[in-house]
Parts: sequence; structure tokens; C-alpha cells
Amino acid sequence: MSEPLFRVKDLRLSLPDMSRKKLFGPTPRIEILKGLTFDLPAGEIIGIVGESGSGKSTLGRVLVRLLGVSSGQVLFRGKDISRLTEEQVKPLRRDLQMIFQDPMSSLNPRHTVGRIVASPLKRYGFDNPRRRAIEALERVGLPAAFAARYPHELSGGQRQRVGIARAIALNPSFILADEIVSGLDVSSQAQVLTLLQDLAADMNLTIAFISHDLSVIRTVCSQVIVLNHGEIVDAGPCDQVFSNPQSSITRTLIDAIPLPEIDDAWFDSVRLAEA
Ligand SMILES: Nc1ncnc2c1ncn2[C@@H]1O[C@H](COP(=O)(O)OP(=O)(O)OP(=O)(O)O)[C@@H](O)[C@H]1O
Repeated sequence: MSEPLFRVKDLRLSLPDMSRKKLFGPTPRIEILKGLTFDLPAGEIIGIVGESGSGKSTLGRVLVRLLGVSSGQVLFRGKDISRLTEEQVKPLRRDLQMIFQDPMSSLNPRHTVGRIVASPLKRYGFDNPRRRAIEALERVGLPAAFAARYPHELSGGQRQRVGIARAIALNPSFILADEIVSGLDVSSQAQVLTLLQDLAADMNLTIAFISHDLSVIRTVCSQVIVLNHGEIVDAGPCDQVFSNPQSSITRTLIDAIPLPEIDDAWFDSVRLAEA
């Protein structure tokens, strides 16, 4: 097996707890990530799941180096990136991309889709940013003509594709996708999830896919990490974790997965079986 893209060792992170800020003296700190150790294999989609407040987004921000750590190591391609200065992180920024939950607030409403996708390409000095932007739009299933549209003219699913196009145009090796389908209807969700799987396979992309919804994780991810109060309570290949969860937290999340929709066809099949 190839070297994992990320190796995380005993990662701890505490932040000032603003709810307990004092008038004098240091603000007490709250430990948010409590000694996480895991690998992210290259070219796979790894789910990070857990209840609200379990630390999923904080962990994601550490991986894309928006946050440092208090202790431990975050090895990216074998190099510890957890304590780099902002200047030292700069060369990594293109390689570590992020897709946001709410594309309406992450896409500039006054810019065309073409400009939104082309601007980071220009910033990173790519040749032919406009051509590359159009190629990226086509890669996510949006026709070239969409380059002239504005975000408000698109559906939620199309906007999320623009966010994906903006990230993949930079040819990154890692994408953090934080709750990116939770605002979409079921059919747009399915399309975006299929797209992510195709991209991961075609571009050898590693994607950390954060969701509070295990049914979505099960659809799209090969591996899963289950967080609870800043600790890993289950981790491994999805089918293994789903069929043999080690933690009662995971079992509760699995039990919360809704059954497949019972529709008219289901009732018809029951009626036929009973006849
Ligand atoms: N900057 C911060 N300062 C202090 N506490 C924070 C900070 N950021 C997050 N937290 C706390 O850390 C915990 C984990 O937050 P985080 O957003 O990572 O959880 P999450 O699993 O992504 O939750 P959600 O599903 O609701 O987005 C929460 O209790 C949150 O209040």
C-alpha cells in the first residue's frame, strides 16, 4: 500500500474558551481535539462523522492548515505541517483545498462563475486561467456557457458544482468537503456525491468528507472516522465500521439512519406477495 497522504499522530488542540473569558488573567482553554491518531490514504474519500460539536470542522481546519495544533503531529507527505508559519504554509495552500457548506456565501455574488473559478488560478500563476476554468466547469458537469452566469442564477446543486470546480481547477491533492450536501435536495445530493467519487478516482484526490449523516458517508466514503467529544471512537473501512461498530456512539448514529423510502412500488410488491 502506498504512503498515506496524511499521518496524524496524537493531535491535540485547545482553544481559548470565550464563554469563560475573565476580565483579568488568561482565558481558560478548552480541549477540542484530544489525542487523535489516524492516516488518510491517498486517492480515497474518508468520512469524518459525529454529532454536532464533536470536533469535525475543527479537525478539518487543522488538515487544511487553517488551524495549528497544541501538540502532536500532522504529517502531510511525510512532513509535519502543524507548526509551519503562515509564510511556510503558503506553498501548500494550492494543494490543500476546501469546499464550503453554503456556496451562496462562499461565491462572490457580483462575480460571474467564470471569474470565480478563474481568480484563484490567476492568483497561483496558472497559464490560461479562463480556459482552465471552463475545463473545470465542464469536468463538474456544467456547460461552458455557465461561465457567464452569476451565482444567484444557479440552483443549489449547480452552485455547489461551481465550488467544486474552483477547488479542482487548482489540481490539489487534498480537498476538505465540510457538510457540502446537507443543504441540497436528495437528487442533487446524489449527483454531487457521484461527482466526488469520479473526481477522487480520476484525479487521485484525497477527500475528507465531513458529515453528521452516516447514510451519506456510507454512500460515498471508503473509510470513516467517528468523532465524539474530540476523540476517535471508531475508525476503519466503512463496511467494517458499519457491520461491526466498536462504540455505542457509532451504533446510535447507525440506528439513526432512516430506512430507505417506502414508496408505492414497495406497497405494490407487498400486495403482490400477499396475494
Ligand atoms: N474558536 C473556538 N473557540 C472555542 N471553542 C471552539 C472554537 N471552535 C469550535 N469550538 C468548540 O469546539 C467544539 C467542536 O466544534 P466543531 O465546530 O469542530 O464541531 P463539529 O463536530 O464540526 O460541529 P457541527 O456539526 O455543529 O459543525 C464545539 O464544542 C465548539 O463550541
